Amino acid sequence: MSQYVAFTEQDAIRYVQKNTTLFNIDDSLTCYEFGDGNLNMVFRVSNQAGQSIILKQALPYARCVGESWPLTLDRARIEAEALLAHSKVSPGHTAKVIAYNPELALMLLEDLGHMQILRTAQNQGQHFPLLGQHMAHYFANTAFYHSDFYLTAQRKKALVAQFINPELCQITEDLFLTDPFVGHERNNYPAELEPEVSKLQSNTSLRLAVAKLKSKFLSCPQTLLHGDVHSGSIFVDQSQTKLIDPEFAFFGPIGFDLGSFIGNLLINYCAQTGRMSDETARQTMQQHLLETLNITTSGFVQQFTELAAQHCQDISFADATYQQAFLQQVLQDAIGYSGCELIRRTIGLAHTSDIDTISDEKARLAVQQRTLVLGQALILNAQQVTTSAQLAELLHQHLN
Ligand SMILES: Nc1ncnc2c1ncn2[C@@H]1O[C@H](COP(=O)(O)OP(=O)(O)O)[C@@H](O)[C@H]1O
Ligand SMILES: CSC[C@H]1O[C@H](OP(=O)(O)O)[C@H](O)[C@@H]1O
Repeated sequence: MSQYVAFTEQDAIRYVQKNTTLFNIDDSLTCYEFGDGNLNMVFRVSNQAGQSIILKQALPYARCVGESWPLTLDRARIEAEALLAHSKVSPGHTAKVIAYNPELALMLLEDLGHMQILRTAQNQGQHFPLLGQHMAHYFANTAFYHSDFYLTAQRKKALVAQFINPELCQITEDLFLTDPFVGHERNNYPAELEPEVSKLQSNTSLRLAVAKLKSKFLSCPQTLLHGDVHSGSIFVDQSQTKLIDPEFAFFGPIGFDLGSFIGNLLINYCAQTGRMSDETARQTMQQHLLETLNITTSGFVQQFTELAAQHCQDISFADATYQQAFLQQVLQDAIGYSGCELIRRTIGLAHTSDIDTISDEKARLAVQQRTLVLGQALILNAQQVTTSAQLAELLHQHLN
């Protein structure tokens, strides 16, 4: 990485001028940095005609903390290569990578500024009727085509090696699967939540279930995951859904991505109670979120089942009964991980604006209490669920 230098806006302009054909030589280019994520720099370079391109660059540390939290630059290569791999099997559902440069830890991406970040849109109460269908396609295809059902053992191991991502995985192992359940100084929650947090952390059944989920995250390379499917990593409009930001990609348990997404839908569901004062609009939004969740989960199971029936390459995994049992376990894992996402976004280091921007303190606290109860119920009951209809029933019991 000797060539690496953290870019200024002028560097970004020079790089784009030299390395793309998007702009004419005499175009006057402008640039601004507008990254709002936890880790990286994101520049938008535009010409006077309004054409633009995104340059995303990793810093040698986590942006949200600073130089005291060093972080591998290799995450930029992983992110670009995961976007490319996923775009091959779920075309149209990832941001297009125009170029990437591992030495400079940067990539050039299509500008999706005409779309909206899902979290922002959901916080405003917007509906996206095709979201569930698109996410189901993305989850089923990215999971199936990078799994042992499809890849030869040799090819799969080569890909596992290509996507070894220990530093970013450790962030998830710590922030998602450890700190909230055992206590850590990085955790971040209001003092009023202390009774709920200490009850949660002393629940041995919960800790056991989370230990199993963490063990699976550490040691179950089932497929090439995005690794961080939260609603800040999804661009949407009424006709399209595109994922960004898979810098946490690695080979892990299939249920992790689906579970992260389900968790984010449920965070928004709970948050709407503190956000929307119009009860009819709130109920309509919450119903839409549950429909999206159902369409995603049932669509994922159905499409993975069809892919496995038609394209399974390994005779040992060709049996439909085996495939059904495998998918049941994936669904149970997803439910467990969704519960962890609800809990870690409430009391862990990294929160979400769905909850944190609720201005009324009492309403915010009530939402936080609800996400903690729901998260625990999902983790503790995951093993009882065998179909997406049963997941809908479990949610019905705990949300009403
Ligand atoms: N391809 C893109 N087009 C338009 N905006 C983008 C694009 N990629 C990222 N962004 C903007 O940059 C922000 C941060 O990007 P993200 O990839 O989430 O960064 P980080 O890795 O730091 O979390 C996004 O919330 C979005 O506003
Ligand atoms: C210190 S990283 C915290 C948190 O941030 C990541 O998300 P993003 O890069 O999209 O902001 C990831 O969810 C990590 O757990």
